Amino acid sequence: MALLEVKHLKKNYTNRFGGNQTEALIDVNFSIEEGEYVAIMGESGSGKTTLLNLLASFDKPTAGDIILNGLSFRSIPERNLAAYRRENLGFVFQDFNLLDTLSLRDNIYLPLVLSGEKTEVMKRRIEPLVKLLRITDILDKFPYEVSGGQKQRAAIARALITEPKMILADEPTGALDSRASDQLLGLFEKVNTAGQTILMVTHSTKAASHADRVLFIKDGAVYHELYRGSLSHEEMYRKISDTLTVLASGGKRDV
Ligand SMILES: Nc1ncnc2c1ncn2[C@@H]1O[C@H](COP(=O)(O)OP(=O)(O)OP(=O)(O)O)[C@@H](O)[C@H]1O
Repeated sequence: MALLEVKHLKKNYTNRFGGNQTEALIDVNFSIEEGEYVAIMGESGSGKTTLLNLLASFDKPTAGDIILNGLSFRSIPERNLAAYRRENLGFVFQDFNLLDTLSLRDNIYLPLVLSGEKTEVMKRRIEPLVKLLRITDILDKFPYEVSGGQKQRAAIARALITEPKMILADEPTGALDSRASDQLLGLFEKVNTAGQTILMVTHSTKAASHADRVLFIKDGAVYHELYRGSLSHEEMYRKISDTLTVLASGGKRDV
């Protein structure tokens, strides 16, 4: 059974007077197996953020269904959605989304505090994570006292500490310089190799070249997908660039 199934997903936005519909997603279908590392690419306005917001259950689809870990989002009562999201998904955003009034340690603990976890569990979970992410020595600092790369690593620790079924990452390298981006991509690979499923939306060909599979969205649907197979990062990079060129020139499906 796939970990995530997206079936005939459709999202229309209407303006506040009920007219002028934008068809952001028309018919999106794909599934993700446990342990996969998938990147989603597409031109600006192709519907990537819309898709991510639906997967995160921040917004509701116009039609279609999302099934995570065997459970349809439709079947989860509104009041249980936040808890379901916290238990199953970890989020990594471009702008880190850390709270400036909390130390990195407390930022990382936050989702467990919200779900009422015991202090011993929090302490036990944070240790190996911050060691892996190399932020053990700066846990008492505040977000404004550390670098962008360190903030992003703390955000990854916060996403992983709940032991989520899936990480949803929105442009995770977007605010990082190239060295910090490389480090983040190395870390994503490491946690993925350890079994963590990752779904990452990105504009960066380099970031996408690290994934096992890349889905390309165009005109509100999945237009094409590329599998890494045994390709190196460089070979995958070239294939993605070629696909993006065809996409930008309005080329045909299944390049
Ligand atoms: N809240 C909204 N109300 C109306 N239209 C919207 C809304 N959010 C997005 N759209 C429209 O839906 C389409 C898809 O937007 P979306 O933000 O999902 O694209 P994207 O691929 O994430 O773009 P980018 O790469 O620039 O972030 C666009 O035409 C956009 O203008």
